[in-house]
Amino acid sequence: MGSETKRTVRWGLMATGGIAATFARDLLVDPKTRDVSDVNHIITGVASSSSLESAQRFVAKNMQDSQLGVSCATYGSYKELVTDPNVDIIYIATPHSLHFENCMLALNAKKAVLCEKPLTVNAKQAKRLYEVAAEKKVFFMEAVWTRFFPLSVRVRELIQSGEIGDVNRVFVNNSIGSNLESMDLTHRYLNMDLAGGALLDIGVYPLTWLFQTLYHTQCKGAKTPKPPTDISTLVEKHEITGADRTISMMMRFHMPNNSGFDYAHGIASASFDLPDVDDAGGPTIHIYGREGEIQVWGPVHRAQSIKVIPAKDSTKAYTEEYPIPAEGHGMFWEADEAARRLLAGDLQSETIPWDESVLLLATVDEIRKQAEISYPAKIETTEYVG
Ligand SMILES: NC(=O)C1=CN([C@@H]2O[C@H](COP(=O)(O)OP(=O)(O)OC[C@H]3O[C@@H](n4cnc5c(N)ncnc54)[C@H](OP(=O)(O)O)[C@@H]3O)[C@@H](O)[C@H]2O)C=CC1
Ligand SMILES: O=C1OC[C@@H](O)[C@H](O)[C@H]1O
Repeated sequence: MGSETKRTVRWGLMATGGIAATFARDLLVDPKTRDVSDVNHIITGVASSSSLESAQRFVAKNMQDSQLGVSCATYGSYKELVTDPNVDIIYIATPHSLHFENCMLALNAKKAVLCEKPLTVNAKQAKRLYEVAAEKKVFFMEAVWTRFFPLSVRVRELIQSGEIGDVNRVFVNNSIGSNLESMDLTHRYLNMDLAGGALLDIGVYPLTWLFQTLYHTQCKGAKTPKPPTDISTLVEKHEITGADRTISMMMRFHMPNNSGFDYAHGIASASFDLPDVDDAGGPTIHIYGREGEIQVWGPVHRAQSIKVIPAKDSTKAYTEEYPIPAEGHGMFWEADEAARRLLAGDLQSETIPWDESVLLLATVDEIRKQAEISYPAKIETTEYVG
């Protein structure tokens, strides 16, 4: 990276809620603190659907000190943001139910997009968005930040280099210890009009881990992998709203590039209720190969250490730490990737290609069918009226 010229990407933020604030603060962390010298980020637009004042408050609270004299436009509507010529890429941070229409708004205005997870409520919507991005020739990426952590990159490398041999089973536990009983029923975790529930909110992380260890790594091999099969699901739902609160999923992945058994079992669970597990609590992900195990420690969306245990000699186990620098949250790595791809003129990122996002959502569709999780027709639609 050292010899490339640093180039600046101008971001527009759509929405002013919790994750938009975290993302804004990460964007403005000096890239040098994570050894990045080829890209830089500034925020040139912030839009709130509630009011112009809300966008102004957001800028005052989250950005003022770190913008180094760069001015940021504020808008009281998303429509104004997508036509701002000083914005190169839009980060969409609205509830999941709105991702489809918000992405359509931006893509139709020929703006590049980084959209929060889950990309959409169902696979059909994701597919439609990618068609539009291709038609308009604009960069588009699902903001699955976990995939861009150096820790995730390292785990994928270890699998592909054969460090633990053929992988045949992966367990993932994502639990965030929320007190649902104290929550308002309109909260996005519980509200079916906002596509609430554990599967779409935190279940996509365990699925991301299954896909990045058992599918993505196989895509780099000589033979092409097939989608997971034999999916089965268990679910517990909120007594009043029907949002899923704990969901467990099991599926078979086909491992065409394994040298021995050409299957792997992916077993994943997500729970709003069960307690969060930090590093002291033990591994949250176990990746089992014929010659060893990789354990990932800490919350699965932002884990910071791994332990590799050779099967033949566990005294040779080693750990690696991947702390998040500069007191950041860890969202800057996905922003760096989006910026690089945008500047390179690419339409998608190889780390989370469009077809893999769609496949993951098709898996979610099947899990939802089995768990009988349904949302209002108006948020499942692929119709966009503009
Ligand atoms: N990557 C990660 O770690 C995380 C990702 N997320 C994802 O980000 C998205 C947003 O989550 P989060 O920031 O926690 O949510 P918040 O409720 O905190 O913020 C959502 C924002 O969306 C805007 N909005 C527009 N229409 C609506 C509506 N009808 N109801 C509620 N909000 C609306 C509002 O901003 P305004 O009024 O300014 O338009 C609101 O502040 C979700 O899809 C979630 O999955 C969430 C947390 C962590
Ligand atoms: O993406 C997420 O990760 C952390 C959770 O607390 C949050 O609700 C979710 O949206």
